[in-house]
Amino acid sequence: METFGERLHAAVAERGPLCVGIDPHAALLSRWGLPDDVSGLERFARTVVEAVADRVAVLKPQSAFFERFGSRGVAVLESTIRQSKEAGALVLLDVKRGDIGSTMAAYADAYLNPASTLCSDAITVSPYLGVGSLAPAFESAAAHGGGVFVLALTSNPEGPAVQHAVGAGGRTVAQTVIDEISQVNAGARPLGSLGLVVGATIGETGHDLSAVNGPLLAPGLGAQGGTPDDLRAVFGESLHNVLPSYSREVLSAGPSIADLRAATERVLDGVRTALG
Ligand SMILES: O=c1ccn([C@@H]2O[C@H](COP(=O)(O)O)[C@@H](O)[C@H]2O)c(=O)[nH]1
Repeated sequence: METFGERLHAAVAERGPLCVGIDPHAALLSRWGLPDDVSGLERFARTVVEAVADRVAVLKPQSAFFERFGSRGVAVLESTIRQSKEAGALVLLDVKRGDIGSTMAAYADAYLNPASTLCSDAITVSPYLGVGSLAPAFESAAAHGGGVFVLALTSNPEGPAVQHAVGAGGRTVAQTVIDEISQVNAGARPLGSLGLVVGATIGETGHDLSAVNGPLLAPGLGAQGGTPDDLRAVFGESLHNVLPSYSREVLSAGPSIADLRAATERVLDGVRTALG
């Protein structure tokens, strides 16, 4: 069985280092001339998939924007995941789960077990109940060839108050997360299946990402103010493992398929230049 790290490495080599987020904000539905209901959600997600799923390495549906429509929204999420995979994109479900023991195992079953209709190639998780509490997700990912992206240094301005806090050993909370994930990924080739989320907006923070040996998802580009030129300061020598992620910057070009594709090309050109 191919690991997520292997599949991601191959997808980026073939399609380029880009993740496009599917974030059906109410404001975007309105901008696209769609109603803020399940039919608008369905049309929006289907259009994004049709426009870019056959050309980007990774699509990242934001679960919250589907869940807000209840079970019918989750049904649209299921179709979006399936259609994205059929078109050849890897699906990173941005669901930011985090819990303990059997509850975390149930989340892992929901999102990483192929028996589930929500099964994705990878998910995002929050480590703030302790990285060890995420073990069921890591085990499920290993068993099924999936990936897990752990929040480390997030793109929002509230993040540093928690993530830069220094613990008893003199390391920041974020560095502890980074180091624990690095240990699990050690030795994996070409890339480990555990990734980290590190925002493109955070600047140079002094955190050491050099041993991660896994993908570094970089949200915060475009609408949140981050630019491809910011990536070098944030990631330094780890630039080669960065997976830049754009949502609104691309989505606001819709609903025209041609315009969505052009926006995707434009941001991909920008990040290719920055990543070298
Ligand atoms: O630190 C983080 C972690 C996740 N996100 C998510 O990424 C997208 C960003 O959307 P944009 O429209 O490109 O700003 C969104 O789904 C966030 O929940 C993040 O922004 N920062």
